[in-house]
Amino acid sequence: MTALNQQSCEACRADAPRVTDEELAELVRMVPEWRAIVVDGIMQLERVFTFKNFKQAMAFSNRLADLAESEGHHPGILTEWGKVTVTWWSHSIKGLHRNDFIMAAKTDALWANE
Ligand SMILES: C[C@H](O)[C@H](O)[C@H]1CNC2=NC(N)=NC(=O)C2=N1
Repeated sequence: MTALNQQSCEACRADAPRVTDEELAELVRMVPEWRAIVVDGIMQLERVFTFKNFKQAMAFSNRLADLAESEGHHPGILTEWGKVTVTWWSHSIKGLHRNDFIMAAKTDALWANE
């Protein structure tokens, strides 16, 4: 199967399916650095990235913003000194779609190319 980070987000409509429990179990194994959390009843993927200072954290956040714009799928980004907390979920379906796992894998690739 093509690596997750090589795949593109498909249009995520409001009626698109959330991942099933079975798919979830398979997909979480493909992005092991991410943890599934539930915020206000919505399942999300979260990973904290660390940096040497605020400027590097901000630069990563901006590169992630460009990636999100190019894919049409947008994360939660909390930029702090030396730290960026990224969360992925699909607003339209109030949960996790395959797109979120693709974007998590692409975020990992972005980080690896820092
Ligand atoms: C109209 C536009 O395509 C939608 O609002 C997109 C934009 N980015 C998005 N990002 C995320 N994470 N979830 C969405 O449902 C979503 N919808």
